[in-house]
Amino acid sequence: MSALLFKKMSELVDEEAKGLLSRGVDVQSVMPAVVEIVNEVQERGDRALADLTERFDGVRIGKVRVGKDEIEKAGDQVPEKLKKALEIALENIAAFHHQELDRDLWMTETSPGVMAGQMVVPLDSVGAYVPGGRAAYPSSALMTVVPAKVAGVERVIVCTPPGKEGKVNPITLVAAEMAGADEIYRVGGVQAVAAMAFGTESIRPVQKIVGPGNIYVTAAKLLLRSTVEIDMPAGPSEVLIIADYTAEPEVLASDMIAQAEHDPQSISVLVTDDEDLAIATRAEVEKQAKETARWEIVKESLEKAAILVAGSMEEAISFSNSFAPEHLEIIVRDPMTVLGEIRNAGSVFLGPYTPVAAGDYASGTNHVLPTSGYARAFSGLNVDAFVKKITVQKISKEGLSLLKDAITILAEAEGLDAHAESVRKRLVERKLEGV
Ligand SMILES: NC(=O)c1ccc[n+]([C@@H]2O[C@H](COP(=O)([O-])OP(=O)(O)OC[C@H]3O[C@@H](n4cnc5c(N)ncnc54)[C@H](O)[C@@H]3O)[C@@H](O)[C@H]2O)c1
Ligand SMILES: N[C@H](CO)Cc1c[nH]c[nH+]1
Ligand SMILES: [Zn+2]
Repeated sequence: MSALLFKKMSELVDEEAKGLLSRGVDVQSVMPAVVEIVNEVQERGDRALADLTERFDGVRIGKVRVGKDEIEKAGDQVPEKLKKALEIALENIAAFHHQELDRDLWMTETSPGVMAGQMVVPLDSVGAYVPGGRAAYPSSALMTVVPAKVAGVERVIVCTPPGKEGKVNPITLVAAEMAGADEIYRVGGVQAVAAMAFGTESIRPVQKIVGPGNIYVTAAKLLLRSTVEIDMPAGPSEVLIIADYTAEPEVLASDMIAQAEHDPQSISVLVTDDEDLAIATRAEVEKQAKETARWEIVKESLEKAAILVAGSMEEAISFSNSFAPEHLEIIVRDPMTVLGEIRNAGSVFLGPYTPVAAGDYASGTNHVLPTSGYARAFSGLNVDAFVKKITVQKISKEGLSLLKDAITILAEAEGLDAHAESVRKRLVERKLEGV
């Protein structure tokens, strides 16, 4: 069994603390390889997609776009029980994201006669990256396509890696179709992100790329940010658990392993003020890790994991805020009090009956979340990612008269006389058409 870090926080040496905060993941280290792939796609379009898919996914693809017949066939292959589970998840995700929607247009009177407001307009086109390397992620199809459609995006395309036979995982196809995807493409990794950004013969470019992926996908999104908007860096999954004596070691260990099974670069951290709980959880992690089906991935991921004993709950919370985890579980006697102290996290799970897996699949919140500390500045995927907010104003002659001095004085102070003049011209003795 690999050695996860087990320490009192007061004994953490600088290197260990820094390693934890950086997750030992360096996106820049894969950048040269990512740049090469991106250039290839930009230069050679569909032919590059076929060559790169052969190189990285081990399969030669013909048509990049998944046809109606393949989607229909997937519908026949997926058992009813699974379709029902997708439907339940979809309904909850849609309900949650509908709740997030802003009003279409609002106006407020900021000064007499001055109406200022904002209208919400969906983006025209969005590309959803749905991971499918080590495992297929039909749930990510729901998490990306549903909020885009709730926001009113007209063209939502999905890119996901093909399996060994060159076909897309049928459950992913069913989920994408159910969620309302307009086009589905069998291409993954950096090449998919580049194709959605620049376009190829088969794929028209999109205005924004959303969705999670491994370190290569995340690096590609960051690299192409000047060409296409992205949601956030949503890379290898992570969890930080703040727990006290009320928590069960067995449950804590299972949550740590659930995160570790995503990716060798995933990270799981437990911070507790109870040393006995820490010791018992370490033993449970070791026991459960050996029983997991994805042992190879879990083993590597646990090399980065940590169980830390804090001197107090305040110290645990402060570490969590510095770490800024993608998922934060708070399993303590009074989770709401701890929640009040949380400054940085992608999504928070309160109490012993709220596993991260609930948000991963079916409680309704979005599972596309910032990793690697990006939760310090980024939000998880939500309806706002799919809209623009356009400000609107309408001012009466009286309203403009009232604002005249403020505007002209400020304009002249900036040396922009024409700005001041554009106000004065309207207020000379003349009647302008319109209301
Ligand atoms: N943060 C989130 O919101 C969130 C949500 C769900 C999943 N995830 C993460 O998504 C990831 C899924 O990863 P995955 O690998 O299973 O699927 P993936 O679809 O992200 O990546 C697979 C692709 O990676 C590319 N690739 C693999 N090795 C490469 C190499 N050496 N050079 C260049 N490209 C290479 C290939 O093109 C392949 O198609 C996991 O890390 C998981 O934790 C994150
Ligand atoms: N934990 C992932 C977010 O980091 C989402 C997911 C999808 N399927 C299972 N889990
Ligand atoms: Zn997960």
